[in-house]
Amino acid sequence: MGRAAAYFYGRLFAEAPPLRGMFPPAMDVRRDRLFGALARVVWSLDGSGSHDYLAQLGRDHRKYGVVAEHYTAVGNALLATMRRFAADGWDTEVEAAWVAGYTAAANIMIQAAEAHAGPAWWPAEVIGHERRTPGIAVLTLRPDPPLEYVPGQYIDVQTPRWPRVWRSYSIANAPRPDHTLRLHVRAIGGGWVSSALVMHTKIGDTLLLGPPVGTMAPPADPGRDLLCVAGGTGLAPLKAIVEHVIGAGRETAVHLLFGARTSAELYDLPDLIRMEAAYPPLRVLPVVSDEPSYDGVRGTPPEVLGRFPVWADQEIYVCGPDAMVEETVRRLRDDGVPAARIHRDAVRR
Ligand SMILES: NC(=O)C1=CN([C@@H]2O[C@H](COP(=O)(O)OP(=O)(O)OC[C@H]3O[C@@H](n4cnc5c(N)ncnc54)[C@H](O)[C@@H]3O)[C@@H](O)[C@H]2O)C=CC1
Repeated sequence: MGRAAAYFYGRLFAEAPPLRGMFPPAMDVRRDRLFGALARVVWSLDGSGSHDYLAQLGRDHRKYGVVAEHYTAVGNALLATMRRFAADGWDTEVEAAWVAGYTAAANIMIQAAEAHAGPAWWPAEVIGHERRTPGIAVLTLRPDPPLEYVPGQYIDVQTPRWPRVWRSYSIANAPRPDHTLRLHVRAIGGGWVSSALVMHTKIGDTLLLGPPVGTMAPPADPGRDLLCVAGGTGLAPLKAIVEHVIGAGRETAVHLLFGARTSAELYDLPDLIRMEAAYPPLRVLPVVSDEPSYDGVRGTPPEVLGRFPVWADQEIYVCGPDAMVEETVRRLRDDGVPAARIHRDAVRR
């Protein structure tokens, strides 16, 4: 992957030098991200359910300044890379099929981008910045023009400190009349953009936001109760969904399990307790996994979930570290919860 990606970018910038300006000065930051997305495009050319993904990718790439001609340069560089790194099975027939598939995929992306009338990106003023722990901040942003989204979706964010580097964060609130958005950001281990957002961003700064993406959305069946299982800052999209459900005014019962490693990391608990007080059908259960002296419920979210009777009737949302999400979903499935009632985001980062 490393050598193939380096070869691909070498070819791409040789063929179309102006494209170099669309990438971060330090290429390793985004290199594997774009190459990973392209790899997914290439392997999804069997047409199975890839149309929506490609259309979204095309719309999303407008924020990089991508236009139709660039797809030819990318296609040529990818083809050269495939020829060089593919195993023995690569021949003229495979190549012809691949070119046809890439052209079809590029056309979907180009058409989706051209058909999309909204902005490619939004400037957003930072109007709130709360350091909840040394490594976690909650930012409040005001995009102008307003950015419309579905609770549960996420956006790419760029800070002036790292031009052309985008990182994804979930929007942590349901749409508000004043169009402000909240982000929950953890700096530690989170890379350059997260560190800049937590440590070096102030009220009055301007960030750039990409279009909202992601498939997580509030329940289609408003009659069902809700179970949300959040790990760390994975709370963000679930809080947006809970706010939306509360706002719908149907008195839906909601259980929100909020897991952290230590009690100090329960960074949004005061706010969740306020929500609980204002909306009695909401039950917030904080759980802590790595602090033996904690006198509340201890364990990881999937462990704690296993201590309850089966969650047979709820619509279930899970978000957090990948391993936590996998383990939670596995346990729920083992308990007989149908896959269709378990929601997690399919495409991320
Ligand atoms: N900031 C955001 O907007 C969003 C973040 N995320 C993801 O959520 C995650 C949050 O990470 P942190 O806050 O650093 O979480 P963390 O590492 O502090 O852990 C949070 C919770 O997950 C549990 N956990 C961790 N590893 C586990 C495992 N292997 N098995 C079972 N439970 C486990 C912990 O016990 C704790 O309860 C990140 O992976 C992030 O990518 C997802 C969506 C949105």
